[in-house]
Amino acid sequence: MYNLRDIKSTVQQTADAIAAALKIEVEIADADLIRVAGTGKYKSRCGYPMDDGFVYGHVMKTGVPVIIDNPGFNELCQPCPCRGNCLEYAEVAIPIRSEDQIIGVIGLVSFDEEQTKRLMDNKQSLLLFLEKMADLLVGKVVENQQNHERELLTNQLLTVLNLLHDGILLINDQQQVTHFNTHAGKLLDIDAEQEQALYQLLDDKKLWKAVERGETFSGPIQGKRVATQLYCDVVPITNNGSFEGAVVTLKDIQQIKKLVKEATVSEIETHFSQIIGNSSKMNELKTMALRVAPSKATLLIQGESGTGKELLARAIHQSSNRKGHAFIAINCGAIPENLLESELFGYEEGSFTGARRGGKLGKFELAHNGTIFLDEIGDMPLHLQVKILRVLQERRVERVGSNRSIPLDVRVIAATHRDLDEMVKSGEFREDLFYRLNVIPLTIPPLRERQEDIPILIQFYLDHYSTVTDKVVRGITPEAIEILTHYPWPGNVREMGNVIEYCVTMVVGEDNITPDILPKRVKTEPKAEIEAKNLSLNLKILEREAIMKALTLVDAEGHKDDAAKLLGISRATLYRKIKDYNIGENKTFF
Ligand SMILES: Nc1ncnc2c1ncn2[C@@H]1O[C@H](COP(=O)(O)OP(=O)(O)OP(=O)(O)O)[C@@H](O)[C@H]1O
Repeated sequence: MYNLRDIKSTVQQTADAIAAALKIEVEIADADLIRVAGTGKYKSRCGYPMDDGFVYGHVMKTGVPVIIDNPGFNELCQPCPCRGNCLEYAEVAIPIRSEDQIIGVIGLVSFDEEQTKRLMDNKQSLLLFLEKMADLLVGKVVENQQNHERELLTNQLLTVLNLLHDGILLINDQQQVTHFNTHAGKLLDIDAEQEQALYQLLDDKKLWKAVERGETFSGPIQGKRVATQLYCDVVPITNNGSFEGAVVTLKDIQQIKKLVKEATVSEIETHFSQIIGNSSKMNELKTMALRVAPSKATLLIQGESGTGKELLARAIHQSSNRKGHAFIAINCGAIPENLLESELFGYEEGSFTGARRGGKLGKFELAHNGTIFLDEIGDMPLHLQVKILRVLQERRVERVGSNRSIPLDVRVIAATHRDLDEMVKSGEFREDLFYRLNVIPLTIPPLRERQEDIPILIQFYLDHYSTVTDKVVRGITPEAIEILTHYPWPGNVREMGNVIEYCVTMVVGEDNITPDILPKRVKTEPKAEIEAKNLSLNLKILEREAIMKALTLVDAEGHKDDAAKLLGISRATLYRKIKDYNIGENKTFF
């Protein structure tokens, strides 16, 4: 609703102009019958409600002009408390109308015979004149409101611009910067007092040309006053086909790189040098892993819990050309079955009750261009194994609740501590997926099978926890190392880390770690475990002998299928075991 009070001084000027032209007093009221402007007797009574505004009230209500030539006797004067004492001789009042709203009244009032004559003799032309004056006021009040709205919008837009993390420059058709936000000010060191031309701030001819021609532009550029590498986008602004300026967006390239890295790359960067161990088995494994790292091949890492499967997967990712992209790890065994599917593949908005607005990206999509590490793949339910297989075959993913398939470039590294070969036989794991995953198998031997790595791992963790806890530990005695070397380490390297952390915490002063400081379980390995260990050693010997026997029986290269059948294991397992047991290919075994 327009309000005449907002343009009070214009209303007063209009009243003065009418009064001067007609030599009749004027008063102008707003929609609340507050006198906004007045001349003569009324000049001092502006800003107050009109107590005697019965005629104006009527005009406001009906929207019809009123002419009163007999004040006090007209029926509109009946309720007026001043009736009988009215000083006015005659009155003309017309509504001020803006479209379908009446926003006020203009009144002409005569206080003597002469004024009354002028008023009554020219009634019709005066009414016409007042209508024009009313239109003028409406135009002014509308313009005032529009200015106010424009100002508000400008303030809102400037506030939004200043909240943005990009630098924004608004350029006119003369290549002058008409506005810039706070961030652009910082990036370009703009002098707010001085008018700036674009070429004074940014050093790139192609950019200037694009702005001049009203073309789009995107690319890296250099700021002129600050040595910041910027990424710039230009969007031209046209009006009815003619170029009126441009919006230039600026991003700090260093900042973009940082954000991309933060958003996509895990902060843990692992290199092969961080995989501690010099045993022949570990060296062999690392050589193999380094060789396959640059390829696109799917990998399956097998090994007991805590042997460093994830560490190896991260090192492989870091040594591949995917290293600038995401490494996304998901533990398939740790996520409830009903959530695992949407975690892996994402979902569309509204695909199930409780689905987030806007849907959700799955881990596969997050790993685009990078690596996905499917830990504990052996715990993957069968129905999801089918979906994983499809992703591996088609290199596309479909979100839950969508039939749009999204192309993907993801390297898959799966890991498990379970015997997938056995699981395939028992029907718990799909054979086709097993073969897909097992293209290049990598097996991390348990710690007890590479005892020569134990002392260096002990030293590694001693250094690590001394630094972390800020404690000086002199060393570890040979007796303590001996005990740790013969402990079977069911939790492997992870467990060793915990044991050394415990020892560093327990050691008093700057002393050595001695056997008495070691945790009890390490010193008193239960008999059963020792027996089990020996039994497993014996079983391994038996297994090696059985494999050699089977190979001798079939006794020809290329007939390993027959040997595998004889042994009741898959061909893949046979190959792995031949490698594990270091069985020569062309030897006669007996
Ligand atoms: N060779 C190694 N050198 C240094 N640290 C290692 C080594 N192997 C494992 N670790 C450390 O041991 C811990 C367990 O490693 P990781 O999580 O990679 O094992 P995992 O085999 O994936 O375990 P799980 O099967 O339980 O998921 C980590 O802190 C890792 O840094």
